[in-house]
Amino acid sequence: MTQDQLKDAVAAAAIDEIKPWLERGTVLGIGTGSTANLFIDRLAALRDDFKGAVASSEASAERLRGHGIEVFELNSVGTVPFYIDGADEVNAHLHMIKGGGAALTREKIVAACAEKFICIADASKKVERLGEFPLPVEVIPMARSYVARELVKLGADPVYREGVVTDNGNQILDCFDFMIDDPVAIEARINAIVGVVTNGLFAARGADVLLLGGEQGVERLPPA
Ligand SMILES: O=C(CO)[C@H](O)[C@H](O)COP(=O)(O)O
Repeated sequence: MTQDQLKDAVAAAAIDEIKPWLERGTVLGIGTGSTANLFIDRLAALRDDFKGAVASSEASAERLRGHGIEVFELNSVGTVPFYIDGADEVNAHLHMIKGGGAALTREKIVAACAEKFICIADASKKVERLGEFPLPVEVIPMARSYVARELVKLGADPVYREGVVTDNGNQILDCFDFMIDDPVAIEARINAIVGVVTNGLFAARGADVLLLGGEQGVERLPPA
């Protein structure tokens, strides 16, 4: 199977996971990226069974609207029962690195307001230790050099993602060569640097369910 087929298999599994819980008033939290896009495309068939969605990026909001799914402001919704999103890396504790698509801050905000975070990923995303994928850090533009120097002190090799402006008007530093042994501690340590908006470690609030697509089918962690 191709990686896209594995991504579509987990998108389908996520639909099966949430479908029994959908009600007319349900507003879902929706992530960003190619796996989330496949989920959005499948969600379109159910659009009359729930109220709408909160999106973690302008791109996902546009795709949802394109399918006739109403998009709500998070402030008007409060909490969402499910947040469904992909990941760049995920470990056995369901800690993740996210933000390859530069949407990490809004993803973290919507995830924080979700009762259940369902991570959907193909098997290539599962790792023993987080950090081979460069960890994204969203920074206020005027703080970029300062934050980069502080990240070097933590052992990372930060590289400015040139030309990328986040939906919040900020910039991204990608931390290369950063092997992360204690994701909860590193997440908090980076977030404490002045000028950091947030970083792509989702460890303090990891996923609750991982749907992982491999050649043998979709594995659910924890098992149902
Ligand atoms: O965090 C993200 C975007 O900011 C994505 O979830 C992550 O990059 C995975 O993307 P894809 O589903 O395309 O592999």
